[in-house]
Amino acid sequence: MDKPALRAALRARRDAHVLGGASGFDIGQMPPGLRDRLSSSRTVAGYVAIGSEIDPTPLMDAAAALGARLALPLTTSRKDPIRFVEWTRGDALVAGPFGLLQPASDAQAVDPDLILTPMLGFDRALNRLGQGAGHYDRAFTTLPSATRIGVAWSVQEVDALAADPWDVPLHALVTEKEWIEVQ
Ligand SMILES: Nc1nc2c(c(=O)[nH]1)N(C=O)[C@@H](CNc1ccc(C(=O)N[C@@H](CCC(=O)O)C(=O)O)cc1)CN2
Ligand SMILES: Nc1ncnc2c1ncn2[C@@H]1O[C@H](COP(=O)(O)OP(=O)(O)OP(=O)(O)O)[C@@H](O)[C@H]1O
Repeated sequence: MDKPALRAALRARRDAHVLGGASGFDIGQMPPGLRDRLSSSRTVAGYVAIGSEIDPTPLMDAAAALGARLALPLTTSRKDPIRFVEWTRGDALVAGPFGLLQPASDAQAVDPDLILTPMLGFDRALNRLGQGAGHYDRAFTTLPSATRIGVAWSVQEVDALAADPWDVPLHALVTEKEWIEVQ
């Protein structure tokens, strides 16, 4: 299957999972590896879920409770890179492109040291499939020392994703059911 067809299939699978009443992150069951990563980070970037994406709010709240400053991505267009800005729970969000909600464009820029990365698909080798704009691949190249943690529903798993030369692998990923980390 080519990438566009795979994206469509994975969006459909995710929609069905949510319509079926899936429950999201249970922070009472935080994987120790994730807790360690969050507690050693000064600035943790999350995202505001759109459509049937899994909501990372419990992870972001946990990061803030562990002392991290929070950040969110700011998107302007498919071709322009995303940038990260500071955000505190309760700060206003405004409508952006692709149906996104995001901080205002004059928010303070920050370099996250951990990036919770939304994924459409993943495999157990920690390859990731995103929206296809290359936004996160480009951000990872710009912020090479940031820890890259993928976030998705368990049903977004595929057997194997063919990695393109520009794909930057994750350090770990988390679903509502599982934490998978490089050994
Ligand atoms: N919640 C969230 N925020 C995010 C991303 C994301 O995947 N999810 N991004 C990830 O890079 C960046 C925004 N980039 C995006 C690039 C393309 C599309 C896009 O093509 N959207 C489809 C429908 C998406 C869907 O239903 O899942 C569209 O508009 O047709 C969306 C976001 C930064 N913020
Ligand atoms: N570091 C980079 N610099 C410039 N362009 C890049 C970079 N990384 C990826 N791209 C471009 O982004 C486009 C989309 O890549 P790809 O299909 O792998 O996105 P994706 O896996 O959906 O990931 P993402 O979540 O990053 O969008 C490709 O055309 C690629 O050339």
